[in-house]
Amino acid sequence: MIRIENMTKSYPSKLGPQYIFRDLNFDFPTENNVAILGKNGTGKSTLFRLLAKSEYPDRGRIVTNKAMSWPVALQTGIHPQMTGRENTRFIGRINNVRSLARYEEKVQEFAEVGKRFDLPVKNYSSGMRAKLVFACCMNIDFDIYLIDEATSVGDPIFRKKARASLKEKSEQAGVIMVSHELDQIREFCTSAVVIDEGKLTYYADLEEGISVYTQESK
Ligand SMILES: Nc1ncnc2c1ncn2[C@@H]1O[C@H](COP(=O)(O)OP(=O)(O)OP(=O)(O)O)[C@@H](O)[C@H]1O
Repeated sequence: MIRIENMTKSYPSKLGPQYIFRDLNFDFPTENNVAILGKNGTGKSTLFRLLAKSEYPDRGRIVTNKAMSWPVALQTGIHPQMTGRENTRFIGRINNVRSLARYEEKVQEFAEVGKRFDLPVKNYSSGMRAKLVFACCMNIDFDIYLIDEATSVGDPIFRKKARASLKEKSEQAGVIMVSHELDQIREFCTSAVVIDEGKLTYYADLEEGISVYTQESK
C-alpha cells in the first residue's frame, strides 16, 4: 500500500511558491510495475523523491508499508571524498544489509570498477559513479525499486546487464519507473500513472496510459 494523503508540495521561486501538487489524495498502485508518465516539469522526479522520502511534502503525507529504494538515477548519498567501498558499506549499513562483506563483493563485481573501488569516488567518471549507485541499489532487496531513467546508465554492455538485473528483480519486487523512452517503459511496466497539472490518473492498461500521455504531449 502506498497512500498519498492531502499532499501539497511546492518549491520557492522568484515568482512565489511553485506548486507541484496541491491537496493531492491518491492510492498509488503497487500490484504491478508502474510507469510514471508526464510532460517535462510535471513533477515525476519530485514524486519519486517524495515516495523515497528523500524530500518531504509541505503538508500531508505518504503512508506506506513497502520498503522502497532511493531513486536510482540520483547519485544522492554518494560521498565524493569516500571510496567506492566506503560508500557501499555506508549505503549497506543504512539499509540494514546483513552481510556487508558479501555486499561489498557483489557491488564491486557488478559495478565493474575493479581496483578503483578503493579510490575516492571523486576520481570516478560520471558513468562509473552511476554504475556504482546502480550496483548498490540492485544488490539490496527492496519491495519496490524506484527507477528514474536509470537503465540508461553506463556503456551499452553495462546497460544490457542493468536491464537484465532489473528484469530479474521485477519478477519478485515492484518497479516504479520514470522514463521518456517508451520502449523501456513497455519492457518493464504493465500499467501507468499519468501526471498532468498536479493530478495523478491511474491506467491499469499501460497502452491506454501511453496513449493519453502522448496526446497530452502534443
Ligand atoms: N529543488 C528544486 N527547487 C526549485 N524548483 C524545483 C526543484 N526541483 C524541481 N523543481 C521544479 O519543479 C517542477 C517539477 O520538476 P521535476 O523535476 O519533478 O519534473 P519532471 O516531470 O521530472 O521533469 P522532466 O521530465 O523534465 O525530468 C519543475 O518546474 C522544476 O523546475
